[in-house]
Amino acid sequence: MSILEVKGLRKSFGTVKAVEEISFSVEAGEVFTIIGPNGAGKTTTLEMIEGLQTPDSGTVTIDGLTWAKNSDQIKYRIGVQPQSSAMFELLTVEENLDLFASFYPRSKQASEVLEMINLTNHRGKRVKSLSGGQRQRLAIGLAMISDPQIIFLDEPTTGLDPQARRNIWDIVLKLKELGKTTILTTHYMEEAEKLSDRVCIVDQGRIVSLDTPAALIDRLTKEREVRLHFQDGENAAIDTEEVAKEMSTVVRTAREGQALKLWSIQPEETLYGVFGFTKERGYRVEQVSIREMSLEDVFIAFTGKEWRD
Ligand SMILES: Nc1ncnc2c1ncn2[C@@H]1O[C@H](COP(=O)(O)OP(=O)(O)OP(=O)(O)O)[C@@H](O)[C@H]1O
Repeated sequence: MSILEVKGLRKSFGTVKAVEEISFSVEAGEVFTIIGPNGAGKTTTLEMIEGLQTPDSGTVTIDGLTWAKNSDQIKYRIGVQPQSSAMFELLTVEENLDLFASFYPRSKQASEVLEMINLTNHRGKRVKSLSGGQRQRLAIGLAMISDPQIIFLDEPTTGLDPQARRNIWDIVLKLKELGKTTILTTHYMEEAEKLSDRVCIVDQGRIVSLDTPAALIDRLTKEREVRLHFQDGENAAIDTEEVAKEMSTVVRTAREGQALKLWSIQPEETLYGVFGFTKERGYRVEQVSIREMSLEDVFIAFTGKEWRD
């Protein structure tokens, strides 16, 4: 049985449809990542699962339990990384952990969590004097103090420098080793690719794609992006795009000024065809390149939006 099942979730705020139709299930021990552009509905989805928002319709089942019937039992099974404003600034790292531990009948030892989040040496520091990365590690520590089965991390690495980000990745990997389930949202594609068992791409309140990072990339790896830059002005690119659109090997095209991008399932064939045409017309191509696909391309292909870091 899945540890988390989400079926037909919907939520509107006035006329804004934040979540239109979200359904997925997560197996125990998975790192499941939700990515999507600004305002896609990631936080609203997470908050409905966490019991912080009531869905307009749809169901959330956690370890076979529902918020309506078993809210107390669910609370002991999940850990939610608090916003940093929920921490006690004047208390030390360890005092914050002890205080959060006291909210639960059963919890981990603060020393064990300090070790996991690599803050043992800073246990006596007041929260207000922590760096951004240390603060985020403490937030994750607070989410895991009750030893929950599922941990929710909403953009835990946003705004952190690369090293601090990697320190958070280490914690997520340790949680996985312990058999915990992690539901993550992120703005960093590299992070989604490295950490996740499965990635769910959300756009405008709906899932546009859900699979393992490798499978998502694989779906597009048959395609390559062929870039051409013309010397003879925009018309050469416009004419070539028209011809390329009719080629059976070309999946999509995009043009900006003299630059033309073609997504092809057989780049060589496409180039033969393109060069046949440009030679006949006497158009000069000054740059040609063929690019491999990444998870970022998958995102753009499914949402039609450029990725922002
Ligand atoms: N409490 C609220 N009242 C009104 N509108 C809201 C509320 N919460 C979210 N929204 C709107 O719902 C949509 C989805 O928001 P949500 O925060 O879930 O997106 P997100 O994917 O988490 O975005 P981001 O990456 O910017 O955090 C947005 O248009 C947002 O403005």
